[in-house]
Formats: sequence, C-alpha cells, structure tokens
Amino acid sequence: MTIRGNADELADRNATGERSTDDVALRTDALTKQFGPLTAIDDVSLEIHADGITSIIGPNGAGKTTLFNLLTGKYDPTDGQIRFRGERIDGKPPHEIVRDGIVRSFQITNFFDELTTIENVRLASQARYTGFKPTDFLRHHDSLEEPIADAERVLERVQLADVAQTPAANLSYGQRRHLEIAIALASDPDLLLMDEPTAGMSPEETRETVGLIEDIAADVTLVLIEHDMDIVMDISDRIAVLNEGTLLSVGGPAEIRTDERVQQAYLRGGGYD
Ligand SMILES: Nc1ncnc2c1ncn2[C@@H]1O[C@H](COP(=O)(O)OP(=O)(O)OP(=O)(O)O)[C@@H](O)[C@H]1O
Repeated sequence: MTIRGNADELADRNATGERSTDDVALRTDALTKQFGPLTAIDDVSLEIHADGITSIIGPNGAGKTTLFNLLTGKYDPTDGQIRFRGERIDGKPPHEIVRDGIVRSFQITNFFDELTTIENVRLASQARYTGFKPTDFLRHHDSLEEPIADAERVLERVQLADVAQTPAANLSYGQRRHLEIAIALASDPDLLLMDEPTAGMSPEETRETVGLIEDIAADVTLVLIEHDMDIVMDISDRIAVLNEGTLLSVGGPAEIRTDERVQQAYLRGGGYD
C-alpha cells in the first residue's frame, strides 16, 4: 500500500473491494503472556478486521498495553500465536513487524526537538526506503526526493503542512501528538496501533484528532487503546473488552454498551484512567 491522502483515491480503493468488511487483518489464537506468576494476557483469541476501527478497552491493568506490546514484537508470547494477513508474526523482532506493515503510534515519540516538523517525518519515511543502517544517511541528496515528497503528503494529511518548517520543539501539544501520528504514517502502515491518541487534548484538539483518525481509517486498519468512552462509542466499528487479561466481549458499540459483563468489570475494576 502506498501513502495516499486523496479522498477520490480512497474511494476507488474501497470501490475495488480490496478490503471487504469480513477481511481479517490480524488474529491472535490463544495468546498468552505471563510475567512471573501474573498472567497479563490470558488465552486471548481475537480477530481484527481490516476495515474500520477496533478499540481495545478494559479497566486499569486489564492487559491492553501488554496486548499492543505482543502485537508489535516488544514482548514474545508465553503461548499462542499471532497472524498478520495469514502469516505468523509472533516471535519476530519489532523492526520486521514494522516492515510487515504493523506500526505503533506512541504517546511519547522520540522525535528530534531541534529538527523541523518535516525533517522528523522525512527521517521516518527515509528509513522505509533506505533501511536503518547509519551509513544510509550519507547517501546522495537525490535519494531523499521520495521521502521528502512522502513527508509533505503525510503532513498535509495530519494538518501540519503550515508548520512543516517549524522546529518540533515549538509545536503545541496537539501538534506534537499529530506529529507522532505523522511519523507512524511515514512508515506506510497497513495496520496502525494508537495508544490513547486524544489523551490530554483540549476539546477542540480532540475533535480535530477524531476527524483525523476517521480519515486515516479509510485506508489503514486502526486499533486504538482509548479510555474516553464517548470517543470509543462514537468512533469504533468494533470494541474488544479485556478484563484481567481475558477477552470479555467483542462487538459493536451498541452491544458493548449494554453488555452486563462489561458493566460489571468496570464497576469491579473501579473505572479507567
Ligand atoms: N513488563 C512487565 N512486567 C511485569 N508485569 C507487567 C509488565 N507489563 C505489564 N505488567 C502487568 O500486567 C498487567 C496488565 O498491564 P497492562 O499495562 O497491559 O494493562 P493496561 O490494560 O494497559 O492498563 P492501563 O489502562 O492502566 O494502562 C498489570 O498487572 C501490569 O502490572
């Protein structure tokens, strides 16, 4: 898949039926992660559909972050399997999983404050063309043309084009969060994992970011960890509820909202952040 920001192209892509609603992008089978005596993810079998937005919710300590860490290769499963587009990815190192198309947008990204917005995105895009070897950065300037063009497209998409030449240090909080998303998009993901994308944002920034997330979901499979239930119910096509490491329920917003087991779990768990 290539980076695209054009609505017509996105519509074409959907019209060709490249992804149907039943396509499973990623699945876990009996996925389990233990930390000593604690089972943080317990026998979780979950399908993430290629289309739309899946939110992972659950009370504090339910295992949401651990699940992300398993999907990105940060942790190896204790047991079980993970398949992305049918291929086993469990046990692969994180950089191979990124190359396969699964990218995570971090809450705190290690971008370079002294570099401009576009330079930060260009570096992320460049890695896709040249790899991660230090000597890659010594290549002739010509080889930067595609990464720069990609970075410009991505910045347009995340509404940061007008601050492309601004040092990252001078961006507002909301702009920095969008830069994190831009850096993730620069890797041209097929599946993007987003960890609390609106945390700490003003209502205005939240509205903009929700719009951006919906735009990205038109051509990237999105999986969110989100604590704000209004956003979860509004934005999600499917919701997977974790509780004490187990998968409690999966369904659409209407089903999850009225699921008694989910309500019980939140009451027992004392709510969320
Ligand atoms: N590296 C680790 N070593 C030991 N225990 C861990 C580790 N990572 C997570 N845990 C434990 O696993 C359980 C699940 O934690 P996790 O962070 O995945 O939950 P979460 O649903 O993301 O919670 P929160 O909403 O509070 O971020 C918790 O009991 C946590 O203490």
